[in-house]
Amino acid sequence: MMRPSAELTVIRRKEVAVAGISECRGDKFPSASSETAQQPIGSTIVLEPRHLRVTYGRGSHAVTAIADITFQVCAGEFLSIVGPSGCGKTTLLKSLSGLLRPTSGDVLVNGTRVDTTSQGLAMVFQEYTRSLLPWLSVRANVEFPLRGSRRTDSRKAIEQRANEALAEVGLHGVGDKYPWQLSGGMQQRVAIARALAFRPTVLLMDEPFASLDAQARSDLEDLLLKVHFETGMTIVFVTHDIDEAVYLGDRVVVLSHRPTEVKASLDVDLPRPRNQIETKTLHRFVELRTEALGLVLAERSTEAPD
Ligand SMILES: Nc1ncnc2c1ncn2[C@@H]1O[C@H](COP(=O)(O)OP(=O)(O)OP(=O)(O)O)[C@@H](O)[C@H]1O
Repeated sequence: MMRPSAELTVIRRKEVAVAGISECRGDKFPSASSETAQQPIGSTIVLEPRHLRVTYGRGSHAVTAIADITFQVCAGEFLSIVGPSGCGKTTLLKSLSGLLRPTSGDVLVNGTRVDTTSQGLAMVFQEYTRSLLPWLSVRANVEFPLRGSRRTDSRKAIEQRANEALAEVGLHGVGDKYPWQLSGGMQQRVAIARALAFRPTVLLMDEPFASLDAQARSDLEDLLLKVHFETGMTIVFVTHDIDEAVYLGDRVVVLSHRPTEVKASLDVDLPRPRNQIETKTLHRFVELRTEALGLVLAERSTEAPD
């Protein structure tokens, strides 16, 4: 793990990011102490949608989900994305992952154009029951994408990677069980372990905790913060929950109504490590969630009719 730094600086990128020209400048956010400082956000751009546009269907049935989206995600950044219902959040993530080919525009990962699904990106979906294979053990589910990829790791190395990923999400010792023998929260942990084992450049998450009860949800939010801290992984996290977006993120991108574009980008200058009670009662947390909520509600009220 990288040594924490005592240098603490906050650089607001709101103005440039809204214009779609965000910069990665190795920003560091304040921490409670130098011993618990988060890893700095790197100066490298790892993910960059450029003038992304997505239209479903043709002619009179055409639905434009994404109008024109450009932003940049820096190495190690935790980027939350919020927006009104149906604005195009899932469409955006599918385009970023390579699952969906945009109508126009590009997605760059480490400067290279994405045109397949296997370029260092892993995705975790809301519906864990549909993404895990019920006839495979938990460990085999985690190993599945590693075996399917063109990687040359030995069987033993793959098994070790799966066991490490399961331990990382607090599921040590359940590898031989089947997904249906676990609670919903544990099944979503398996889905996260599967993504972590792949060691993606960017982890894309589409409302991963939306189907869970409140307790499991807050446990998994904290688990994700721990994984982000320990691995320094870049995470793009879509959610309907504004509090969750602010609590987890280094930055919150607010999308407009459909056809969507970037409405605002808010830097979350809250100290880390974060805590469900202490962080959420900070004056700054309340300010940020109020600002983000106001932006989303304003978009709902100006929504264009179909
Ligand atoms: N396969 C498809 N064919 C046609 N239209 C689609 C398709 N998928 C999504 N859409 C439309 O594109 C728009 C954006 O959908 P999308 O699911 O990306 O929004 P969302 O913000 O993720 O929604 P939610 O808030 O409900 O999660 C919606 O109007 C939706 O009906």
